[in-house]
Amino acid sequence: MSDGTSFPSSARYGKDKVRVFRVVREDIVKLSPHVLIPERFALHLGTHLVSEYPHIHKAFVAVELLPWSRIPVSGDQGPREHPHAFIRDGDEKRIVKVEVDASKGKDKLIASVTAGLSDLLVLKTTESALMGFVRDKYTTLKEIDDRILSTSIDLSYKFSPVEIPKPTDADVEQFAVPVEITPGSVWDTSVAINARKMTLDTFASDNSASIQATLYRMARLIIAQNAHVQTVSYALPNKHYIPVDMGYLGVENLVSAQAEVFMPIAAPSGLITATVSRK
Ligand SMILES: O=c1[nH]c(=O)c2[nH]c(=O)[nH]c2[nH]1
Repeated sequence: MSDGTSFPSSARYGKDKVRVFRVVREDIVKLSPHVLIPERFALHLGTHLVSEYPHIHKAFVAVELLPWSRIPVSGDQGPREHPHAFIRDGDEKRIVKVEVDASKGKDKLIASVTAGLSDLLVLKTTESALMGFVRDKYTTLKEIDDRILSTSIDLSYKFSPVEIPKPTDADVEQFAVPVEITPGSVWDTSVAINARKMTLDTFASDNSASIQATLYRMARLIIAQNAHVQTVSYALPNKHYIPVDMGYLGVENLVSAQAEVFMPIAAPSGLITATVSRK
């Protein structure tokens, strides 16, 4: 994509330039010039549906963008990206959900857009702790000053509602993107890139007091840097890595500063979720 992520980038068709979509309305994929920008594509499709059909007053569109990139191969002139072979590296997805609301009139379209990402798996080997939490008579959890921190990040941010101009052409296919793009608005394609970057930067560089504390820092940054983002939500499962007891070998591996061998465990694990809203 033009936004710097590694998605198939061609705007033209051809054997080397195929786009793979699973959609309800195939025709709009070929017709929309906005197909590679999920927020705009979803707004275009929703706007068309409420404008075309008198009995439809709200359209809900959900788009997932999957990170396929070209396979790097060697060629006569050195390494190159293969023109028509792709690799999908990881489960991360870009997520967009749009509601186009025509219930106040077909010429008063209001859209709500929520965007974000899911299944972004991360891990850091130190600079993560969980100390000084509230204890009661049922608490068995031990304090830990140094641990592996791993999670699969789900992030969504909701923009303030936007007015969408009514299409004026006979086929109601027209969809106008504003000429001036307001920074931090739903039209600004850098919001998604920066939200991902701020999330990863903060995960890596924060000396984490808890998942909750790191989550709050990430969310605050996204709100602070995008004037039209109203709320930011994260869901962060705590993917535990437990030091293995190697005492039977005479090897100390349970003291956090010396632990080097860990076992990933699938359950039980906490799910830390929060929504941070602009005042
Ligand atoms: O950062 C954490 N927050 C928690 O709420 C929690 N609960 C838990 O068992 N481990 C952790 N870690």
